[in-house]
Amino acid sequence: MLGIPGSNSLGQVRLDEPLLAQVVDAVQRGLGYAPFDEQLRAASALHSGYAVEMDTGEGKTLAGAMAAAMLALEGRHVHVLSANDYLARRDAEWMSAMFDRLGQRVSWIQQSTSPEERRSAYRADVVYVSFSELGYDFLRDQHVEEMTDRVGPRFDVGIVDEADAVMIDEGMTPLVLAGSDEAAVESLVDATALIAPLQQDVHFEVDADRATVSLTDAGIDLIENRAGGVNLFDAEHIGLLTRVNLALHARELVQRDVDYLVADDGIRLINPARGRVAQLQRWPDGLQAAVEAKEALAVTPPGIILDQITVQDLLRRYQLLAGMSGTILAVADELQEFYNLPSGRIGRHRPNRRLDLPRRVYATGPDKHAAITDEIARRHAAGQPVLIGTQSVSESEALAAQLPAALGVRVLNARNDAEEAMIIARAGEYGAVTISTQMSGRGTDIRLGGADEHDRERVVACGGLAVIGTTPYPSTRLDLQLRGRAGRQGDPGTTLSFAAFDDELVQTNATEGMRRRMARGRVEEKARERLVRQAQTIAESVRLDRHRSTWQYTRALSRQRAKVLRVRDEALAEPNRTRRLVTLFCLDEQWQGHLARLAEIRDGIHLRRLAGQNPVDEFHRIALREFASFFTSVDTAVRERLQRVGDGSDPLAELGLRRPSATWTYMLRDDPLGDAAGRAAAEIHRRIRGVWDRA
Ligand SMILES: Nc1ncnc2c1ncn2[C@@H]1O[C@H](COP(=O)(O)OP(=O)(O)OP(=O)(O)O)[C@@H](O)[C@H]1O
Repeated sequence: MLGIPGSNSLGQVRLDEPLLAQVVDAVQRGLGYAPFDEQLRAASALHSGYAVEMDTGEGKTLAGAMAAAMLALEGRHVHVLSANDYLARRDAEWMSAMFDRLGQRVSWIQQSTSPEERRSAYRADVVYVSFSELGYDFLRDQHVEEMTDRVGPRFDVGIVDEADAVMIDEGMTPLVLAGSDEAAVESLVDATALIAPLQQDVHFEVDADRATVSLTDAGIDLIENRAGGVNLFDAEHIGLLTRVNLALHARELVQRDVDYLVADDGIRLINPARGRVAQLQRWPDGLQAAVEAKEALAVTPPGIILDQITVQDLLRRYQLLAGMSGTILAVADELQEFYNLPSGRIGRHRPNRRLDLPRRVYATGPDKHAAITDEIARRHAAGQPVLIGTQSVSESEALAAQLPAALGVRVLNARNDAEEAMIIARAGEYGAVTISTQMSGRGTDIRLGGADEHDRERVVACGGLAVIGTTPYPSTRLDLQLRGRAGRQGDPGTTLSFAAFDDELVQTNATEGMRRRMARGRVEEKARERLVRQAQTIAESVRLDRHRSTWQYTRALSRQRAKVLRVRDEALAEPNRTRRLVTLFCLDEQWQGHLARLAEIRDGIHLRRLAGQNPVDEFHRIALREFASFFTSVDTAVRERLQRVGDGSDPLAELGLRRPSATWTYMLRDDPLGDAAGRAAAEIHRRIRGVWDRA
């Protein structure tokens, strides 16, 4: 039994001595060192299906690999879900020395891995793959026309690295598989030109949460005049109204270098939870095109959603789920609620020598920035390496521009995982100043005195790494993750964090009462910290509320998908090719239509609240009703089409049907269009702030 003081529930976990002994032997022979006791406990807890909290640098990579090896010895098939492609490959290669000794095959998958290589990789005993690659493989597998085209990930055991980021921060962002529909190409360039003279607070208003933008009467008049005296609300101009709204949303609410980068003549989305470029992803339809038009780039055709799946839905397919991260306990309740995953903490191998200084809260941004630059310069002058965590790429770049060139500042700009890993690995060098967003370069060890620790003594004498958080993150857990980069494995280190009343987090989440106190000025130090903490707590409740509601909405869909997939699998096994292709086409077509209808219904559903109905119940009722005739409609379409088709080699072409010419994938933002769902979210926000004000 594991007797871990202060741990959550890990006391229940058994150490399977004979199994561990085999793996420990393979570690020693393969890697040349012995696992620490803490790693044995962590591996055992993962093997038993726990989410395990272990501080940064305590050796989670090895603990996860040992758990995978134990499970593979028992005949299980394991996926280790890495935070990104770079880490998937690095960890698989690093740990292969251990797996080899056990006669186990380990593989990894990256975005560039071909379908044949994926098929082979998924047959290994242990597969290292990022969550999104796995999700897209699953989605693409549901759309093949031949059984042999599947790459076939098997959902037996999933061990999730950075579990809180994947399961909680991204837990409500569905992965989407989309196809382009050339027929629907519609330029947003005109709408972008039409809105050029529009001014905020005269022609349009942006709400306090910056979730929605809406035209005023004056704005509508101006657009109607510029469009040649049309009525925007006539049925024939409703498309123009939509495009105008999209163009305005793209201009006012979607920010370059915060939400996206422009690179290689295209838009690269920044994943909001990670502050990183999201590969091969785009915003839903119109918004992508609107942002492209705003940046005067070539506008790509909008797409249709072929399928989508949430993180929860996908992870719940595993027979056994486990996870690890430096920050788990703060989300223990959510992991239990959404994933049935119990959590616990494993203590440090060596005592913590890190010094966490209290947060410094300033009345204004400029005061805060002056204090931050002073602090960086002072510590740099003393030779102490400094790592600064910002909110966004643009903040990183702005801060770097303010600092004297002599500091030799290195900026991680969310463009490339491998490059970032190289930069961050050097963040512990004597006098280094490194600026990064919160998630950038995570998973890479910061050793004092450089990657090879050649200068360790000198850096230890300066107090080790100093980590500075420039702005509070939307949860204390994210602040903790940043701090965790200092003081690894008993190293000395210091963390400092800053905030200002005009920080976006504080402004967005402040209640009326808080605003009044801040406006009065002269708030004493303790009270300032309380205000920031309160804003963070409110942001956390809002996120939890949204997570819960997203989960409730997607449940109906996930049950329906399971039914459709069963039928699709049967159709895929059909030997008669014409019947198979037509049936698959009709099933997929019906499913896409169903998804689109439900999305529309969901967008409007919050209005039911006004009619005194519970929107989630109402949504489920409608979803069931819409689905009732699903298979009958498919049957009818199949029968009708089979009657019309001959026995040529390409039945779909004969019927004038075409599968999407290209597919791509993206993660759906929570409320990307500031649409009805966004307004509903804003409502939740207001409600929660109200509760706080009354409390
Ligand atoms: N048992 C061990 N003996 C010696 N060194 C070890 C042991 N286990 C891990 N290490 C070393 O500790 C370092 C940190 O390991 P690792 O990167 O797995 O930490 P981590 O917990 O994943 O950190 P992060 O939270 O940054 O991802 C690595 O350089 C690794 O080689």
